Amino acid sequence: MPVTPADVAVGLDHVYKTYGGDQPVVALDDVSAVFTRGTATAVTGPSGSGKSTLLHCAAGLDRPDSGTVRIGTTDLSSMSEKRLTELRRSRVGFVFQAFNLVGALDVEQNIMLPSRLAGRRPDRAWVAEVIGRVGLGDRLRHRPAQLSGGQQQRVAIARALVARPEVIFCDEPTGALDTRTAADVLALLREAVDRFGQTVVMVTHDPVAASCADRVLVLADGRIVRDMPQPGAERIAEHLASPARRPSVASREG
Ligand SMILES: Nc1ncnc2c1ncn2[C@@H]1O[C@H](COP(=O)(O)OP(=O)(O)OP(=O)(O)O)[C@@H](O)[C@H]1O
Repeated sequence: MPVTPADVAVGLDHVYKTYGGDQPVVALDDVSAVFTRGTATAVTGPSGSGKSTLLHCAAGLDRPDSGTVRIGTTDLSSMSEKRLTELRRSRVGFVFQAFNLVGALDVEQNIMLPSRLAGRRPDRAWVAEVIGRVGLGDRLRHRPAQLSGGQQQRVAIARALVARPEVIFCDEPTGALDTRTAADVLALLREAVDRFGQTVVMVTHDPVAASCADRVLVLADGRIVRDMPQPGAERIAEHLASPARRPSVASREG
């Protein structure tokens, strides 16, 4: 079925990004991709292939050198920093290890912050369910500095789920978690997609996490070299293990 503009949650069109210096590095080399509403996409590939750069450009945290990025029908290219900040606050959620929780606020206040800033009152039952599912019920009065890395990650996930933004961008969402908590977190992200029609874009090295997505994009040298609908974890692991077998142009697989 053709994708209509209304189906587009995030769209990248011919995006280039080079990091400067004497020997410039091309981090994104003509990347075009559409992330449709109500789907989860995993972006994977070897270290240095451009995954984080893609995520940062798609989320409006970084600007491409050329090409366009849209969230829904909003073109980010010409937006001022102020409007970009507003857009990120109101329409986008982040689960980034380096995306800071607010140190002066406790866990519950951090989780509720985006909704408060947007003037929304989230459904109490859903808040309680999210807090329970990420296993933070006994940590609500703790400050981020009193939590482990994995617990901080779970606060970030709860924060993104409670506010129900259109798009949730995740950078290694299961990276700091034990297997069981990782499975819970992936189930929650899946629910955000299936129950609430949110869109998830997640960068991950973990084939198991990637296999929970509807679609897996593989990057190599700043280009999308594979576009695979629902591959199993084994196939994803194969592609990660043998990037040398990649074709020169992206192939869409059925
Ligand atoms: N701020 C920067 N300055 C210079 N080069 C950068 C910068 N950020 C990224 N790069 C380079 O751009 C390329 C893509 O980096 P990026 O972080 O997007 O890759 P990645 O696939 O996310 O890697 P990893 O899996 O190791 O996190 C790499 O060669 C990296 O060294």
